[in-house]
Amino acid sequence: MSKKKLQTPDLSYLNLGGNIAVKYQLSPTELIDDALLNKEGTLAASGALAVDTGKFTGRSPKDRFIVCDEVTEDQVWWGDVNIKISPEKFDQLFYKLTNYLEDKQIYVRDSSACANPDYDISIRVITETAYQNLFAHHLFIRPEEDGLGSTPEWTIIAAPGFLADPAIDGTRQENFSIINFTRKMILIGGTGYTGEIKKGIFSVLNFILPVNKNTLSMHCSANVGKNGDTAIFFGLSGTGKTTLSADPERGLIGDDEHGWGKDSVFNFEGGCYAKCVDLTEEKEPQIFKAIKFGSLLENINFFPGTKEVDYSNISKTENTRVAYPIDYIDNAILPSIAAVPKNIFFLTADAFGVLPPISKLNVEQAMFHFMSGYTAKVAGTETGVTEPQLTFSACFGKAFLPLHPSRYAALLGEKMEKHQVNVWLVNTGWSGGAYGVGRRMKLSYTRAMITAALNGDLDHNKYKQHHVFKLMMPLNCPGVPDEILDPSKTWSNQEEYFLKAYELSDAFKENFKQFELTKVPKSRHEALKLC
Ligand SMILES: Nc1ncnc2c1ncn2[C@@H]1O[C@H](COP(=O)(O)OP(=O)(O)OP(=O)(O)O)[C@@H](O)[C@H]1O
Ligand SMILES: O=C([O-])CC(=O)C(=O)O
Ligand SMILES: [Mn+2]
Repeated sequence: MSKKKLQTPDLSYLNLGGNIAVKYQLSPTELIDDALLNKEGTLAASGALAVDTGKFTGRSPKDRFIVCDEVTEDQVWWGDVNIKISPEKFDQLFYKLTNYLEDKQIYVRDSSACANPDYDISIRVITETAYQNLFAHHLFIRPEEDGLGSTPEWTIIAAPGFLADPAIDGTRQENFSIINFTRKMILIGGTGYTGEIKKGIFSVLNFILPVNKNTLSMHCSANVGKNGDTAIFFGLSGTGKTTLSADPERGLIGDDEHGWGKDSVFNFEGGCYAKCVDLTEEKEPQIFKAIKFGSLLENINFFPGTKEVDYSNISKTENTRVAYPIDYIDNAILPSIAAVPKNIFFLTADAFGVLPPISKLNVEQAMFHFMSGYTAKVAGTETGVTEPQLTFSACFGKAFLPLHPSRYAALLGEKMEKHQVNVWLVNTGWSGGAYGVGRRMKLSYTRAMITAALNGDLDHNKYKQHHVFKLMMPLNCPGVPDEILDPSKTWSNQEEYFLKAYELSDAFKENFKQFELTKVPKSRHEALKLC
């Protein structure tokens, strides 16, 4: 079938000038050809396009701004996560950025977000490079050809080569990512890291869905069993959302960003963005097989003299990544919608090595852990983080939340009340000692624990309560040695274990003080205080 040439849409609303060369809605193959021609990257032996994203190989949360105006002023939780910038500075940067692009070639792509049509928003992604446009093709939802070209709700412009002048433009440094809810635009400059593009729209949805639709947006992955039972996996970067949601026994809904509507869980995205560090076919077969012609590898290294990727080489960054459309995973569900969840997993990569590998939470504990959002930030995804750091990131995604965390926590609380949901805390981090002494939990054990929880194998199990965290730990679990289920048993020195456990527990309590409990029913306050 010959492909008809799509007409370039009207871009006059962007004032890009008459000299701009527009490449509209190129196919992945065309984008890959262009990327090679532009010397943006090379093809790996697997056929995937491998690029370097430049100075930035992770997001830069300190350079993420929201325009403060009448739409946002009273709604947004301003501070060091949501940094204010004025509409005037935005307009000035927009003018400079469009001038910068004026005599260049740009890639324009129309797409959308939200697999559930009740929430769908149209998005135009304009990029300076072909590989960024390939990323947009993979990560956003790919539209039918008819209906293409009309002016979208949201426009993203991403130009790695454009640098802001902090003294004049009101940015912190040359790179920036700015969201304007009134003009419905995201401007990204000075960085070629593609994560900024997806997390820009995620931040937008984290505002629109709760505010306009009373719908919970979530930094989580989701999959569904053969009986239609949905599981969602919350967790910060690197805790295992992508890895654990790719399960040959379950259909994949999505790996990172979802909404929980009235009667469904739905993916915001059309693809996955997986970490590649130490990837092997044996440990992560589905992800490994998704790396083929079409996929976009970022910041990897080849074995010398070859085009074979050395996934253990992280000399450019720990945060090596691959982006691919969701249907590169065999059992992906399209459109990516499922029933409301039966099981919720909170994933944490505990670098203290003191949290149990799996424990079952009551409603108060679930709210406590959701609001706490504990993990050790693993190196790479954010610039400047080079080894695991104790992190509390509310709702497991504070960096992407324009509203106060209590808004999301209240929505989750309501949903947990309404639907019978099992909530589990899973430590995908360290065991047998803290970071540096212990080891990362074996992936095969974590998978076995999750499978057991999903299959109901932990329902009639005996549990014991953790002395410090009060979490209920199963005494046994198919496929997992009993002795690792109680983390204290994996440490050679009990005193050291409990000292560390109390240290973490104190950090939890200290962090939780920031939350006023106004949005939480009074009946839960006492129980929450005991968490
Ligand atoms: N026990 C374990 N459970 C889960 N992942 C593990 C475990 N041990 C090691 N890992 C590794 O940790 C990483 C988890 O990364 P993953 O891509 O799943 O993160 P993510 O939660 O999807 O993060 P992001 O939001 O940044 O995409 C993978 O590289 C995986 O191989
Ligand atoms: O956004 C990124 O760059 C990758 C990601 O999913 C995260 O950090 O949560
Ligand atoms: Mn993520």
